Amino acid sequence: MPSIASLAPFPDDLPTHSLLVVDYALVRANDKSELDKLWNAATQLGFWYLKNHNLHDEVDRMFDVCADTLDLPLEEKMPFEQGDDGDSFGYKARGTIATDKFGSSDNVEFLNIAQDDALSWPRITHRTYPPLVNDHMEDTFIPFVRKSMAINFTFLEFFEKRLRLPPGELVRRHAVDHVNGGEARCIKTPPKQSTVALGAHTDFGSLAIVHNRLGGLQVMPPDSEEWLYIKPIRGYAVCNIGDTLSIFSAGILRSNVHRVMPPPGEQSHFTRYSITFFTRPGYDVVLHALGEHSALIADAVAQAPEGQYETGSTARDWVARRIRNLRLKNRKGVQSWVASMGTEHRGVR
Ligand SMILES: O=C(O)CCC(=O)C(=O)O
Ligand SMILES: [Fe+2]
Repeated sequence: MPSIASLAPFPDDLPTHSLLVVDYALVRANDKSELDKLWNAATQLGFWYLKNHNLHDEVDRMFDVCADTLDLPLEEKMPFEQGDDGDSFGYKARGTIATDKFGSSDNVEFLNIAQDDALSWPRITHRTYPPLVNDHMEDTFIPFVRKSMAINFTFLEFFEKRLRLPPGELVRRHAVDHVNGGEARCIKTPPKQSTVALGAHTDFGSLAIVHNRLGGLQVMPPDSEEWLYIKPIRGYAVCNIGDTLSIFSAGILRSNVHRVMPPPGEQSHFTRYSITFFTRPGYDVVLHALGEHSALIADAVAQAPEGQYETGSTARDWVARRIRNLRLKNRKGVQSWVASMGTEHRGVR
């Protein structure tokens, strides 16, 4: 993989969206104005830059091991393909999922390593992975997963307080001793592409921490039709809220739509790798707004259309159904795209 220094810079003439910069060290220190900033970011756009996250070594190792693994010949990766049944963990081959309602195919391959499999290693909780992943479970995946989890649990504890939920009410829905959908993801986009890499989506789970060296990630801000790049900044991660946190909080925490385009300008000559960590609820957690535990959330429910935050689904079924509907092999027209967005129970945004 080329060194970071040899990559082309992000073009300076493109429309970007500035994000609030949250300092993780200040969040840990309970700094009031930093926590206010985090709350504003999480409720307004649902995206923020995170600095001082202290994940640099772990992320560098992830970039190296993930590039080596995704650069393997296809026949060495295909035995680990996630398939069409809605499984998230394992390898996702290029061109297997839709990027829009017309069924255009994606441009990326990725590898999802379950948080549960990293934590129970060498015992398998969900599935097996390519030998190269196994070889680096201890020096790369486990430290990355553990440190990323610590960050997301700090956020969950804070959101729990600000949402005026009883202590533990949000955290226990993501408890590590329950089988859950949390995962580390490495994405690879080949150079010189012109079509959408990963289509417009909101994240299925609760929280994501994304690490990028090349551009491509874009958000569509609320009340806008325009896609804006999120410029990668060296040493900064990009954090965002996903659908399950939005549902638990009756939309107070915002799960914003985003997509991945091929890297822009001179950066398009390079292969794009990105590393993400997703925190998702326990498989058996029923997804609904926690209005019975918080007057703040109950108020938000009262203002929303009837049933908007009642999915009637467990986290396991919710994620599986959305992934199944994304897979091109399962596609049954536009309704598959709508179902993959997770919005069919509350109307498409
Ligand atoms: O690669 C990126 O920058 C973001 C990926 C993403 O949005 C996702 O995997 O859900
Ligand atoms: Fe995403």
